[in-house]
Amino acid sequence: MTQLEELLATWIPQQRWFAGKGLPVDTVTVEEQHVIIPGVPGLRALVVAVGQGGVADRYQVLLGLRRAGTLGSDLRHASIGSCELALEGSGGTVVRDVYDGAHDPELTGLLLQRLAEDGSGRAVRFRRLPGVAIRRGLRSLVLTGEQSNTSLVFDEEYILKLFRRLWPGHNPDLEVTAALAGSPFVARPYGWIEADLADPHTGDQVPTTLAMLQEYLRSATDGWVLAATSVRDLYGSPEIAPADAGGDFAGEAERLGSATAAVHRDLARALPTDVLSPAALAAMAGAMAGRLHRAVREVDALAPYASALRAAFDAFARLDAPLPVQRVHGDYHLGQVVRTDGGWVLLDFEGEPAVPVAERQRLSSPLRDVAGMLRSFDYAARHQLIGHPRAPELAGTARAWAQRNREAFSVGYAYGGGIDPEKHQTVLRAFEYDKAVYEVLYEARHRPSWLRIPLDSIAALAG
Ligand SMILES: Nc1ncnc2c1ncn2[C@@H]1O[C@H](COP(=O)(O)OP(=O)(O)O)[C@@H](O)[C@H]1O
Ligand SMILES: O=P(O)(O)O[C@H]1O[C@H](CO)[C@@H](O[C@H]2O[C@H](CO)[C@@H](O)[C@H](O)[C@H]2O)[C@H](O)[C@H]1O
Repeated sequence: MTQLEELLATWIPQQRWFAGKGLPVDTVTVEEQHVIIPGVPGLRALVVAVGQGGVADRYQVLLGLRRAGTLGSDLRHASIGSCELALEGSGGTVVRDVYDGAHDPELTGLLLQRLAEDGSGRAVRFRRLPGVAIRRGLRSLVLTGEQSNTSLVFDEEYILKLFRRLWPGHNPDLEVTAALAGSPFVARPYGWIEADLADPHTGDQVPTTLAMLQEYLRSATDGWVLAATSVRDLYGSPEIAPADAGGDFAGEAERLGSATAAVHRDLARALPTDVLSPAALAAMAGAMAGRLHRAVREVDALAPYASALRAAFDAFARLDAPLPVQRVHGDYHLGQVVRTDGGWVLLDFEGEPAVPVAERQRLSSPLRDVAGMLRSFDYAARHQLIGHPRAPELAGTARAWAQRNREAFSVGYAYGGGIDPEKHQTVLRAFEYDKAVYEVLYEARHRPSWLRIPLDSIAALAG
């Protein structure tokens, strides 16, 4: 490994966006090192392959470079280290301080400028959507939070999402958001940054999204934060029924259901749709069972519920009604929706970030998203019970809050023109189980102290 790769081997696994937590890192290889903007050698887009257990995943690192010893205190928190590098034109090696360039507003300002110009470098291309103008000269701040990627907010006007885990091809977030441009339920897209990435199977160079620029919704409050506030309010006075509590969320849940149905309708209009044949249905159920099998291998605590989960997938495989499918959100939960002064807006159409893009682009039932959001109400109700001194006493209140909001969301979804979730229990149950299995793996890898949440839900669902 080069000195830079050695540094990255320590730094990458500590990042929130690193998907391979829990497994040792065997190899780190810088596959590509693009100078993003010709004439600006101190900003590079690295494609770094991280090998774990014989499989390599690729990540994007936006690398800032400074002369050794010149990284200011304002960027110390973003430091990756100091190393020898062979820089083009230097005729040998030089020592540089290297850091996470996403934290350097001088560098990220250049990205915004190039997006505004719709420019093409040699390897990295900047694209602006037709008919939009982008303001330059804004300063960025990195959003903090539980994110799979890294988002930069430019003076509360734009948000630039740097995709961290890279798969060859255009990111579904860009593809879907662009298809829904003009909808009041999505943040307006402005442009994107792309470069070619080799497809590991075919060797072909495929245009791949590195980042996406969108309107920043200033008045937005995260759905998860709103729901959590409602739950906290109720747990403060558990003798009150959720419907009578001051912070009741059911009205919002119902409106969210209707907004979700509207987005599903627009997605079905803008992008392909289909109806699944019995064979395709069985294949989808088989994929669910396969995910369960892999999750049980990694998380023992899931094993006691495996047969109940499999039975739900088998019932789904035997559905005797045709299943309409279309593009969906794919990783739908309360953290993916924001309440603005104009209503609910849906974000992050990337799908499950750990799944290959081709799989995420597959058509599915919109009930998959409904199931995702229903799971999220369960999460919102249960997560404040972790470590709560009165957890056993509050369990019934948690169930009542989740049930009330699940019902309200489903009513809103049907009222907003979506298929009535109440009338499709077999499909809904299979998708809820599948999502909960995904969450078991997600929590085991990223937030082990939250693993109880999906496990307890599975125990209750399967009970
Ligand atoms: N357009 C936007 N306007 C305002 N806030 C946003 C916008 N896009 C994202 N956010 C905030 O950033 C958080 C993370 O964004 P998201 O797209 O879900 O990133 P990731 O793919 O990394 O999970 C969201 O939960 C939301 O709070
Ligand atoms: O938003 P991301 O695309 O990064 O999604 C991933 O992280 C989510 C956690 O932030 C995770 O969602 C799970 O936790 C949420 C609470 O934090 C909860 O509302 C969701 O229902 C639950 O699935 C998501 O699964 C993962 O893909």
